[in-house]
Amino acid sequence: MEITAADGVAVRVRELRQRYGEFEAVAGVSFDVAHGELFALLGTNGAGKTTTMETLEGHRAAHAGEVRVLGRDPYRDRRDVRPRLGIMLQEGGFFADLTTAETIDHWRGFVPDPRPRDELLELAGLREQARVRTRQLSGGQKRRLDLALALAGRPEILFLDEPTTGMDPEARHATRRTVAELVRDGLTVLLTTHYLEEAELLADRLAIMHRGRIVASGTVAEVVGGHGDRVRFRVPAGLPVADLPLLRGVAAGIEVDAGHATATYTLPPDDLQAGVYGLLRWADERGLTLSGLRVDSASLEDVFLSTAGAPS
Ligand SMILES: Nc1ncnc2c1ncn2[C@@H]1O[C@H](COP(=O)(O)OP(=O)(O)OP(=O)(O)O)[C@@H](O)[C@H]1O
Repeated sequence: MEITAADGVAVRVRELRQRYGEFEAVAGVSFDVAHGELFALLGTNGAGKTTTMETLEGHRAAHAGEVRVLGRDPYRDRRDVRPRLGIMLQEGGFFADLTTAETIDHWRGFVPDPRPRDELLELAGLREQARVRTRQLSGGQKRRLDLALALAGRPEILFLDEPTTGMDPEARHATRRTVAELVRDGLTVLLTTHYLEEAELLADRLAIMHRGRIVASGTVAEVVGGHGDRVRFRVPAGLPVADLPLLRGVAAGIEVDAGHATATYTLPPDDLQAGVYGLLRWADERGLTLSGLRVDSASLEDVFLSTAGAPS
């Protein structure tokens, strides 16, 4: 029987809770992932990303809430769901004496209708390492072999838990390109990463987790756009900080670096133009020059630091 998600949603998570003893590692998380979408889970260490991914992979039952993967309960129905998933393990235990090609062939023996070995070597960028024993592969190459194995069974959903950690910049770049191509070809991907630029580059949508909860979610543009724009300039010499204006009701934050004070305002979305106009008029009326004046959108890093990275 062909199993399909009824509503075009590949993954549905509603109010998921997971506990380890008394500790609630996931405290009511909800999100959907559409077919063909790359969804990234970001967050601080211990935020609950891996626990969420493992629940979706069918390793553990939800303590509370609902989880659906390809329309099914991934824990109860794991025998039906699991063959349709590709899971890139954090540390695949390879047989040290098998070559890369032999390892792929060995794995292909476990899955029905596997991808051809050469295609997997190509996808993982390991053609030149086909005859190298796995114990001689570098850390980054081992991770790419993990990726090849995850793709062997032509999965409908690929789970990538920090896939590029430990890779050099070139391997990281190549892996991201491979993942982007797979998504372009229709694969659904769930990704966790500590590299914000990786999420910015690859994710159709993302969620930032902190202490078991989602604290921001949406497309990169939505997450960043909702965070406001920043206006910065050097505080003119001799001007008391207390004399700086309020812009659209927002007071300046002051940072001092190498003896220079910089004023930063984070203005609500849609208030930027009026805020900058007010600032320039204020400076003009006083004959002040605003050196180093810069206007930027918030970056994903700004949002991350202010939502998930805030000291407790
Ligand atoms: N088997 C376990 N027993 C007890 N506590 C656990 C267990 N696994 C995870 N935890 C705790 O649950 C919390 C969430 O862990 P999880 O691995 O899901 O976070 P994460 O967001 O993936 O973190 P990281 O970015 O560090 O990989 C952490 O505080 C962790 O210490």
